[in-house]
Amino acid sequence: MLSVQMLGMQFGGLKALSDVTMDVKHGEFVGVIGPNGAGKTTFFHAISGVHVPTSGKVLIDGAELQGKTPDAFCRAGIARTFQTPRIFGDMTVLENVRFAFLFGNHGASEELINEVIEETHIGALKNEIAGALPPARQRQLEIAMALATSPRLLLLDEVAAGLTEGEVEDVARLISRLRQQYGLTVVWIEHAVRTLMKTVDRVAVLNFGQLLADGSPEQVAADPRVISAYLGDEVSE
Ligand SMILES: Nc1ncnc2c1ncn2[C@@H]1O[C@H](COP(=O)(O)OP(=O)(O)OP(=O)(O)O)[C@@H](O)[C@H]1O
Repeated sequence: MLSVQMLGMQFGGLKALSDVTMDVKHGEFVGVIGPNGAGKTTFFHAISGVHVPTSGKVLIDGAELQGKTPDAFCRAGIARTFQTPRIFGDMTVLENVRFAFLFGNHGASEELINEVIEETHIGALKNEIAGALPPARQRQLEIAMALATSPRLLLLDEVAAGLTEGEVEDVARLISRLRQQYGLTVVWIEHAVRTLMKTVDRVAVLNFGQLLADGSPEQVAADPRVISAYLGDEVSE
């Protein structure tokens, strides 16, 4: 469904992405890992319309989207979360999800809004002010807001950052269940490598803006280039 071809992103003299080529099939669950500054978030920015890539193509079901605005990516069925949750801190959980439905151009039916809130396990918090929620709940809210746009492809940027080990496992289970339930294709950037590796079908490794490896979690974990560039010193979750 997603085809990224020779994607490049340059910031002045810095090549944040160089010739990244990757295909993601319908229904696949792909993890993206790599050291700090490897270009993971830039990759998401370039495949969700936040950045216009310097070179290369981004296709969804064969349609070229590079250079289009974020709402065009949204209409094509792509939703994403951000490293720092982009929720409206002074609005309630319910109001945030209602807003996300409107952004996705779907009528804000209270039934659907409530379904998404329940499915992301924040039903009991729906009248709470979002900015006052603990980090794990804010992550769940951001996932709910992404789901509210009725995506086919969900891009998750470090939704487990700052969470406890138990919460990281919970969020991984939540994503897996939502993926099944809504028939989603998911690409998940995460530093919590151990959890990610046992959750996804496939892992792509970025290093210095290049795709260093792309394969099953077992293949990637055993790849000497990945071990030396990243996994060797990446033991924390
Ligand atoms: N808007 C920008 N302008 C200039 N340089 C940028 C910009 N965005 C990212 N960079 C640089 O591009 C490189 C890749 O950054 P990016 O945030 O994509 O890495 P990352 O793999 O997501 O890192 P982390 O794991 O720390 O989040 C870094 O050197 C970063 O400083």
